[in-house]
Amino acid sequence: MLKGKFITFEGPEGAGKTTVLELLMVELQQSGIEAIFTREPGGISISEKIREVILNKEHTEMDSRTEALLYAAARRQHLVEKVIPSINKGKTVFCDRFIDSSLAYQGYARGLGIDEVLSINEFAINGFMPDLTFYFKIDPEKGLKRIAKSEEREKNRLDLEDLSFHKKVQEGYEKVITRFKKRIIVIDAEKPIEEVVSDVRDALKVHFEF
Ligand SMILES: Nc1ncnc2c1ncn2[C@@H]1O[C@H](COP(=O)(O)OP(=O)(O)OP(=O)(O)O)[C@@H](O)[C@H]1O
Ligand SMILES: Cc1cn([C@H]2C[C@H](O)[C@@H](COP(=O)(O)O)O2)c(=O)[nH]c1=O
Repeated sequence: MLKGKFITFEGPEGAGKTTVLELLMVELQQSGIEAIFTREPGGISISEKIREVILNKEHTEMDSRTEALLYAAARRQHLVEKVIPSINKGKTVFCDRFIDSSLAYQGYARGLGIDEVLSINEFAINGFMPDLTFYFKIDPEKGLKRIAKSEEREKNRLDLEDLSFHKKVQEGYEKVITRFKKRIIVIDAEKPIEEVVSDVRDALKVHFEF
């Protein structure tokens, strides 16, 4: 049953997570499935404020551990205020990024250590992990080119990191996928958008009846 599940979308910049989630959400709501779409960092007032602090282009002095702690704090508040109450009401929550982003970006690409970042996040999530995660696989350079072309998308502090950082994020995700292979489904995000949506829809049908 798809009811009351927690499903997360992960991947590098410009992989298409938000676009696919928006298209999927319309389909699910039309089929009468009670689903909500939210994002990290953000989704509720306090966490959106933390997002603004983390992603502000002027905050170049931000220490990596501070960054990791801010993501974890935003995650905690979003979970207790929005995600868990929605799931308890039987809604399915689709979240654009979650803990795996912290493991790949802060743990691996920033060099803090995947285990260390997992440990501070364990305190934040207190055992609450996704039922299923989609990893949108794309060459990071191609993803960055997509966001450079997008007129609506303003580049944030993390987008502005150099290509070597984004390549490390991808390597970090590969380690995370190996570690959590039962939970994470890899989607080829370089395909045309309709095919990506269809691949996600098919995988959801395999895992949950709806
Ligand atoms: N499969 C696709 N093929 C071509 N362009 C795509 C595809 N998916 C998304 N795009 C385009 O790429 C851009 C980035 O997409 P989107 O914002 O959905 O990515 P994202 O994974 O949410 O990125 P970020 O995590 O950086 O916010 C948008 O302009 C979108 O229209
Ligand atoms: C949750 C989370 C996110 N990030 C990074 C990944 C992106 O660069 C930004 C979020 O922007 P988006 O347009 O919403 O994808 O934040 C991170 O480094 N660590 C995290 O835990």
